[in-house]
Amino acid sequence: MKPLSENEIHEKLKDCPNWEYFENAIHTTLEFEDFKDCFAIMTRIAFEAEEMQHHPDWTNIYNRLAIALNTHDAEGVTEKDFKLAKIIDGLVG
Ligand SMILES: C[C@H](O)[C@H](O)[C@H]1CNC2=NC(N)=NC(=O)C2=N1
Repeated sequence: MKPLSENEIHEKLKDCPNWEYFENAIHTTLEFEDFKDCFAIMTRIAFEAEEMQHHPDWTNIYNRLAIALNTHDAEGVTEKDFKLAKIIDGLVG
């Protein structure tokens, strides 16, 4: 899959207010009530990611989750990353 250009990424980000682009990936940081709520969302994201065969890079510290999406195979951000970002936004609500 072809990586999107920086211009294309910035256009698409207009539709994803919780996400920003840096270091060759789109990023979001989420905060939950506690670890259990955070891990529950991580589990739901994991099932969607597995379904898509497209997996987030993420870091969880207690109730916080930092997610970076990029497409390793394409060495950049692709449509797949935006598709997963939308799914994550839908799960978080
Ligand atoms: C074979 C398998 O589909 C690939 O290795 C997938 C797995 N998950 C992936 N996830 C991400 N984020 N980027 C990839 O290029 C990627 N490739």
